[in-house]
Formats: sequence, C-alpha cells, structure tokens
Amino acid sequence: MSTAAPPAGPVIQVEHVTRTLEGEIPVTLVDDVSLQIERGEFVCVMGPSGSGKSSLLYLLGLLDVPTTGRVWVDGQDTSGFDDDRLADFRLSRLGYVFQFHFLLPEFSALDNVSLPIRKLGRLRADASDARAAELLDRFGLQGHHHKRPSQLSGGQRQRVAIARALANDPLVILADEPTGNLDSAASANVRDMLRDLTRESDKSVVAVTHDASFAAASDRRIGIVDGRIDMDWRPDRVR
Ligand SMILES: Nc1ncnc2c1ncn2[C@@H]1O[C@H](COP(=O)(O)OP(=O)(O)OP(=O)(O)O)[C@@H](O)[C@H]1O
Repeated sequence: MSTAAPPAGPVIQVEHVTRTLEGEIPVTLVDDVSLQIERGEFVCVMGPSGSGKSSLLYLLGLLDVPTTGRVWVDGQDTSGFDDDRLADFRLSRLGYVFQFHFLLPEFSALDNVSLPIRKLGRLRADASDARAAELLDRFGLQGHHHKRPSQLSGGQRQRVAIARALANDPLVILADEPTGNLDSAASANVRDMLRDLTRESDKSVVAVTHDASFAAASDRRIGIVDGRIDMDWRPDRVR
C-alpha cells in the first residue's frame, strides 16, 4: 500500500502546546510541549501514570484542541479548523488504536473496517468491502470477516482495530496502550504489526505504552513527566 503524501516535512508538528482544564483549581494536562513526528518513525511515549501521555496523544491526533499553541498535521496548521474540517482530517489522514478496541459490537469485522472507508466516500461500497477484506487478510484474519467482535479473541479484535485504523491509508497511527489488554504473545504480535507499518511504508506510529518491549523496538522514546517532555531519545542518533 502506498501513500500519496509528499515525503517532505514532519507529519505532525506541535509548537508550545498546552492543555489546561478550567475549574476551581485549573489542571494542566500538557505543559508547553513542542515536538515533531517524522514520517516513518515508530515513536514510543512513556511516563508515569497520570503524567499526561494520553492527553498529549489526543492533541497530536486532533481528538482534542490545545488551550494554547499550534498543531500542524501534514504541513497544515489545524488551529483554525472547525469541527467538520477536523473530522475530515481525522478520517482521511489519521488512524487510532486504543486499549479497548471500540469496535461496533453489532457489526462484523468486515463492516467495522469498511465503514470508515465508505464514510470517506472515495470508494464505492463493493470496493470498500474489498479493501476491508484485504486489510483483514493482511493481519491474519482470513475466515473471520463475518464474525462480530464478541466472537473474536482479544488479539484478533485488536488486529481488526489496526485494520480499521488503516482503512483510509492514514499518514500516522496514534495508539494509546494498544497492548494493554493483551497477553504477551498477542502483545508482541500487535507491536510487530505496528512496527512493520513504519518499515514497509512511510507511515508513522506514535504509541503511548507501559510495555518495555515497545520501547526496545521503537526508533524514538519520548518520556513525559508532569505534562512536559522529560526525555526525547533516538537510539540510532547516539550510536
Ligand atoms: N477530563 C479530565 N478531568 C480531570 N482530570 C483529567 C481529565 N483528563 C485527564 N485528567 C488528569 O490529567 C492527568 C493526565 O491524564 P492522562 O490520561 O493524559 O495521563 P496518562 O499519562 O495517559 O496516564 P495513564 O498512564 O494512567 O493512562 C491525570 O492526572 C488525569 O487524572
């Protein structure tokens, strides 16, 4: 699968991004973070519980809007985007994998992957289903296309979720504890699938995780403490 994106510039760039929750006692979730995610990087975000990792991932993935600062995706400043434009950007350029799969329980695996393709509207229904089937097969789900999420194992469900995240050929996959509910064999499988995406294409993966094997497999480790970047390490750059 190829992406039509130009191979220039970071795929996500955030500058001086802060996210504050207003209230009697305001809470700062993300505190003046600036970073760039390059094309093809496998990035692992780590840090103590409650340090703001998920909050940062939501800002990178346009699932939340910063209180101050700017987020560029694919070279475009998203700060002036209205909700429709943000939704379109999420659907066409970004993919998400969460700890809980969030598959639609009443739909088959095939429909769960095909629905976002149909929603984007670039392919007809039959072509959307064909692409969904191809993605499921790629992740070893032959013979499971017509099963509902409840008829699949945890690892299989997460592979459907990865296929769904790839449905519209995104530039980046944002993953929040993608192996948090899986046993070690299924975790390794999901980790390798995400890593392989960054090796076979110039897609990037940003994964929030407590899984040390993710960090070992990553190109870059970002540490978050108290909503700030505490470490940003690329092993290949220090050799
Ligand atoms: N909607 C909210 N209202 C109040 N506090 C919140 C809200 N969302 C997040 N927080 C708080 O903000 C902080 C950062 O949360 P976040 O989920 O980003 O951390 P995290 O590093 O991903 O944690 P974990 O590893 O436990 O998932 C935490 O202290 C959390 O309790």
